Amino acid sequence: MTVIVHADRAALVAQTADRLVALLAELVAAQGRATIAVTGGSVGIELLAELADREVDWQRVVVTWSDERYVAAESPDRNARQAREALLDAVPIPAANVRELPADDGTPLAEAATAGTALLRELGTIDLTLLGMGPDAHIASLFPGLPGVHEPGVAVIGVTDSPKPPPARLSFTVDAINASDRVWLIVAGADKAEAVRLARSGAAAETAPAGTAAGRLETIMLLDAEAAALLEEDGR
Ligand SMILES: O=C(O)[C@H](O)[C@@H](O)[C@H](O)[C@H](O)COP(=O)(O)O
Repeated sequence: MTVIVHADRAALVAQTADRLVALLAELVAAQGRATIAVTGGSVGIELLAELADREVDWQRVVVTWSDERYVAAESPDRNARQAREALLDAVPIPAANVRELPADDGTPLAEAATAGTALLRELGTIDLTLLGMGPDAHIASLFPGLPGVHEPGVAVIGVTDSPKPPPARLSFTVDAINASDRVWLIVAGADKAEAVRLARSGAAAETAPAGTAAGRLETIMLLDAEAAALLEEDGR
């Protein structure tokens, strides 16, 4: 895992947006399209907002989510709604290219998770999975001690007791995250410093799910200086 430290949160968001714009251009030029899984959380949404006025060939970008809150489609808690308000409604991305994980329409969570797994299978290779990280070293909706951190053979799981509200969620499993070509964790704030240290320490997946993230081609932890504060220079 490569660690890149930025001066502050604003620099982290702006420079990660630059990095993402460059990757999207590279992928579109090389393979005609780019498939990315975006994330929720404050930093994840700030990153999306930062992309709104950048030069991206949105016609060739497919967007899905590495996790989603299992609430009604119009709920302000939906990562997809927040992403549409921050970015997707402002750019010419075809509606068919925006592939949301299921919203709660009364379908049991387990069935929604199965549909999420089918969506992921249909999308094929995810070129980049973006992740935030909680102060407990959770990624997506994979929380320490909860089942599903390692759910073999399943791409999307249902989570019913998320300690981060709302409690019901859909999430990529570790296997699904690590089937992505690239995984970028974007983490800011002093409250994340201990989780960053733990994730970099080789702690078990059940203790620090963030430490298990490993893209097939690339894994980068993108930090601001506050989140990196407990890393030894050589741990970066
Ligand atoms: O749906 C979610 O809540 C997110 O996917 C979650 O994994 C988030 O990325 C982290 O909790 C970090 O959130 P912050 O960036 O707001 O700290």
